Amino acid sequence: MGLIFAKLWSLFGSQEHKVIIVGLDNAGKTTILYQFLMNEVVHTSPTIGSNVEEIVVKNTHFLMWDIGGQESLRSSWNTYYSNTEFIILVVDSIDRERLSITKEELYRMLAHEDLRKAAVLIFANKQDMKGCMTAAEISAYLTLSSIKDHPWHIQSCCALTGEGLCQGLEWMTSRIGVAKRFSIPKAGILSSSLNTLHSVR
Ligand SMILES: Nc1nc2c(ncn2[C@@H]2O[C@H](COP(=O)(O)OP(=O)(O)OP(=O)(O)O)[C@@H](O)[C@H]2O)c(=O)[nH]1
Ligand SMILES: [Mg+2]
Repeated sequence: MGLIFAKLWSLFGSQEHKVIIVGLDNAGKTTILYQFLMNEVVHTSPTIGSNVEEIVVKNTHFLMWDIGGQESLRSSWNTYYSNTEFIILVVDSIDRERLSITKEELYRMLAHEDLRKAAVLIFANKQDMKGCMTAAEISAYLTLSSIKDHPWHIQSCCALTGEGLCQGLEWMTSRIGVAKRFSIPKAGILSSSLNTLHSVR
């Protein structure tokens, strides 16, 4: 009886899904978290440790951990990994010099045992900045198409205006729908392939 109730409970989307928001310092993680929560731009200072907020999207509850991205803090990101369903990786699209560091951090995370079931949403943030990299350029540099064991999606956005953020959340909620329905969704050019989505379930 208890098991049936638990299954029904999860089917109706009342459980909480753990999300970690990671990326280098100054990428815009905290700005994104509070855009999700309040629909406005807050004044931020570099995060020491983390911020955590519950975000509800169409009856789906996400517990989002925004983790400080400074170099000295990155070695402790792994203390947040257990039970994570989604990684949101925020990239500062103007910061070409440090994209290689983001790439290293991404692949280190994907290799971590505690994140083996996690789906990855990459936000190509700061699209309002002149000369910024496009989502397609970032996708190519990060060789996202080589990722076969995690569902992933890249979304361009601007945390200051909120543009692109809803689309990212929609992808996340659609992934939860996929897991529940056990069906294969359509994959876009900037998402992991059908094969990938199929093989990770
Ligand atoms: N132009 C522009 N600036 C942005 C955007 N998103 C965030 N910022 C700015 O970037 C700076 C850093 O933003 P934060 O959200 O504090 O960055 P963070 O990733 O949380 O940084 P850490 O906490 O140090 O890891 C702030 O001045 C933000 O206002 C954006 O889309 N466009
Ligand atoms: Mg922060």
